[in-house]
Amino acid sequence: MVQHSSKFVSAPKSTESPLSDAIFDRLTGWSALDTLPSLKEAKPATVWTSVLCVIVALLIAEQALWRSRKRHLPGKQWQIPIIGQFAESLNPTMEAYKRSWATPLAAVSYIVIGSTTEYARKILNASTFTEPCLVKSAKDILLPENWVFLNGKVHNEYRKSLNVLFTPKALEIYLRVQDQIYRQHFKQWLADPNPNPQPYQLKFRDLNMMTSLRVFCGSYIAEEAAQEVSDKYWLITQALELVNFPFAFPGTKVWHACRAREVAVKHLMKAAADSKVAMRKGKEADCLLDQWVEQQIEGKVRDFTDKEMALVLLSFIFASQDAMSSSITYGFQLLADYPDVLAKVREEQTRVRAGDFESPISLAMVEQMTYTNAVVKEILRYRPPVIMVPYLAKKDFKIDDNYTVPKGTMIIPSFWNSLHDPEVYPDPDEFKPERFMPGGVNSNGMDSKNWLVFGAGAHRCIGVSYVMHHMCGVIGTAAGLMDWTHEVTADSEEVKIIATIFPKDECRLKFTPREVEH
Ligand code: HEM
Repeated sequence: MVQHSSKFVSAPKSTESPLSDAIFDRLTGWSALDTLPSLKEAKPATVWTSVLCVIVALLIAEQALWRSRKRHLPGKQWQIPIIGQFAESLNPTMEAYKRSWATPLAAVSYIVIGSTTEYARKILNASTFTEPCLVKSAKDILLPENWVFLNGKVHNEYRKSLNVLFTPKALEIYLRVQDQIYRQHFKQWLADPNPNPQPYQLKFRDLNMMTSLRVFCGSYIAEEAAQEVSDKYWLITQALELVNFPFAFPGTKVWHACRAREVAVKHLMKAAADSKVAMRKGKEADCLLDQWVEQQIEGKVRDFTDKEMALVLLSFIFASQDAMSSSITYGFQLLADYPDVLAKVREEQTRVRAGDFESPISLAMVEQMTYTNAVVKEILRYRPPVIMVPYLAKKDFKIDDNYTVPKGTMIIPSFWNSLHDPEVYPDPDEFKPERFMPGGVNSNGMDSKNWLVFGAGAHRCIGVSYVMHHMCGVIGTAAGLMDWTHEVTADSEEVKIIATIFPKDECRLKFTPREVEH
């Protein structure tokens, strides 16, 4: 969600929290001035002096309020006024984040950050006290009625009815679609006449976007419409950045994103309506919409309107796009940098597919790809796409004996330390897929407490199996069909944070057809 962003829920809900609302009202001074009718008759100079005094008083009150909330937690005593909550996010760096993860519980820019597995799990699992929170613009863009804004019992109920979209039968259908799409993209990469490595991050984004659209909508969405949704979706990603003007005034990023959403929802609703017609005529399900309609026709889930279905698809794209792009980018980079790992992936792929890389893969094959699965897990551990997910304390939340997170405070579980804990993952900064192989240190799910790549609790990622299949399929098939070289630059190991994480140089690769030895 994270995105995204930082995932799916990618950012502080600054102006929505009671704390921020109160501060915002008071800092803008409207409510304060309304309560001072005598100011209306005063001379301009007196008015300005009074206004200034009110502002200074409110700024001091803001700092004092924060210090009383922060109590003994490590972190700066003074914050940048008003925009403090966003200040650290203007130019986020891994170094700054790592500093904030150095203590188990810290206070940074009006936000409380929990950096150990214990605190992260507590935050994610305390659904009575905490809930995911989004940037203010998210409701404008994804629409307030979107299920991603649900919490508690009603969220659980809604989510249960979506589980039918990720059954083994459904995942098998998706795998066939995924296979077709990534092969088309491989052909385009191989056809690039430029002999030099090029940045591939955005090309990986295209691959993921097209795969999602075809898996979700099959052929109900025309080629041009799919391209339009993919292009426009970029406007949505930009408007959900951490720091953005939050109101949808014409010309702003949020306004453009709302227009983009209108286009996307129009196409997605039409796809849902077309699927209903086709499935009622007895068509065989070949995409997620069909699978969903089939379950509705059979009475296994309630009927969903075209708009509800479109908004669920929108939420899936929103929740997955950046994270999938991050993991595929690091997947290709790491396999190029670790040729011994790539060689083992190839060996396994050749065995599982009996040397036939032209035929599509099946679920049974993916299940036999023990080493490729271990590689995918290690990619996700070593470079977790979602490093943290913002939550909000909806009540006073006693996180341990010494600290209660006050109601209205943003509280962020961060995952990096859990996934790089040397006690659980020896040599955590080394890329070692073998740790997840049978007999390896992390086989048998011994690390399951620390495995927070997909979050935990009621909002844990719904797309986990789909992600694992997609990554095994893309990486495994690419390994069989192509060679690729990685131009290592000074920035390849530097991490750029655009909600999720990417190599700073955008992963410069050159693909060539694989010379297979017979
Ligand atoms: C590498 C890829 C992905 C990663 C790392 C990832 C990670 C996450 C994380 C960390 C969360 C928040 C969990 C929490 O709050 O405990 C989340 C939520 C979610 N993800 Fe994913 N995700 C990925 C791909 C996907 C895909 C492909 C889909 C859809 C098909 C998806 C759909 C969702 C949804 C709908 C939620 C919100 C669930 C809820 O609120 O009940 N994600 N994901």
